[in-house]
Amino acid sequence: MNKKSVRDVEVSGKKVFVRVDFNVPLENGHITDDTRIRETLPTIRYLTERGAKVILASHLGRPKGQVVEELRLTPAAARLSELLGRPVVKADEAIGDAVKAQIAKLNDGDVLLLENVRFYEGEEKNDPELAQAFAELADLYVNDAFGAAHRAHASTEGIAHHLPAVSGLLMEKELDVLGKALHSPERPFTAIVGGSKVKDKIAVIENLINLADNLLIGGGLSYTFLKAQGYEIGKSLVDNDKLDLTLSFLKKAKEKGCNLLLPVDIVVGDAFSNDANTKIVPINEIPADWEGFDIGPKTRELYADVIAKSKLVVWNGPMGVFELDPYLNGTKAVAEACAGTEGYTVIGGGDSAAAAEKFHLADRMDHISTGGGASLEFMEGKALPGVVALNDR
Ligand SMILES: Nc1ncnc2c1ncn2[C@@H]1O[C@H](COP(=O)(O)OP(=O)(O)O)[C@@H](O)[C@H]1O
Ligand SMILES: O=C(OP(=O)(O)O)[C@H](O)COP(=O)(O)O
Repeated sequence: MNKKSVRDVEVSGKKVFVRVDFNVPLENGHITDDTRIRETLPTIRYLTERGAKVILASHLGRPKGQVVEELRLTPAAARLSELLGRPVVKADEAIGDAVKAQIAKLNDGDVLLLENVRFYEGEEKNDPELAQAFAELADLYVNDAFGAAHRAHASTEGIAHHLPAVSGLLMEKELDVLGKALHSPERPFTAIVGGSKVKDKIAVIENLINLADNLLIGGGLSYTFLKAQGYEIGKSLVDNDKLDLTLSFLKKAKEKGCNLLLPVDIVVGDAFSNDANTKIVPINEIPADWEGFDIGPKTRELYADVIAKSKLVVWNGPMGVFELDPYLNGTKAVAEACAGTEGYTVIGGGDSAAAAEKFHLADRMDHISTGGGASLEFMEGKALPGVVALNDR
């Protein structure tokens, strides 16, 4: 990576503002998945062990510039303290004199967590005054919030213009792994794209056609490809204004030598529910009054075979409605194939990461990104504002 990391700068005795992504799922005030907190421990420990005063900042949810009591970061501070085995001071604000006074009391190696930065209107607007107010709290800025790196906000981008700005260890790891996949992939390189809508995945499909040897398409977005080729898709999800676009993807894949595979059979159902009637049909026999909810067994085998022979696999988006029992087998088969392949497997966050967890296969993947939207934008080939703003090496 051509951006400086926390390893490239002196941190001892410094006040370090570390932007993390503690946007974790909460139920009744309890954190149901602390992965994002655990993944920042290497950076926090790196800093505390070297005698830095660590000032953590994060958003949680989308409070839209208002104080929302349920979106305070208090549970995250408690969880972090347990994980670190040391106290974490929790501030009730993210800027201002009271916070400055709390920071002044920190000893070298202490950790403080600021309040939710999205309680301030200026955060999402990338207000320079708010960025300046954050910068006044510290001597150095470290961005470890890969999950929010696609946002140009005051604490992810603006602040980097006011302080020396470097990446944290999680950010560095994410960019290294995803960057290697996109810039110097081991081949055969297989990309798997699923999920619900073509419109959300246009840019990533376009970019991956240029890069991957195999592109496996599944999930709700397959039906737009199938309809464009003239198949009856019944009541399946479709983006009717993207039919020509999907045909152009097929053409482009042929030109580029990318082996773009579509489902050959489908699990259709009569309802979006756990007790739906289902049947398996080849793609030319989808009944007009049924809906496609998953890839079928032949497709599972075909895709698993390609994955098994790959040196690098990047997966974004489920193969079917894996949240429902009748429609989870396609996603499960792809997750199992990813877990079993000798190749290096990268899961692009979001629902694919949730699926890997659901099937207890997460620890058999090589890298599960902490960013859904961020990893998608990265795979689309877009520059991430939170990374661009960091100091060059
Ligand atoms: N055939 C399908 N019909 C309708 N919805 C689908 C189908 N296949 C997958 N989905 C849904 O797509 C959703 C995930 O889509 P998306 O957000 O694009 O994925 P990701 O978060 O991995 O990028 C899942 O909730 C899943 O139920
Ligand atoms: O959870 C996040 O996004 P993700 O679910 O796409 O990974 C990030 O914390 C970004 O949050 P945002 O989409 O409210 O800016």
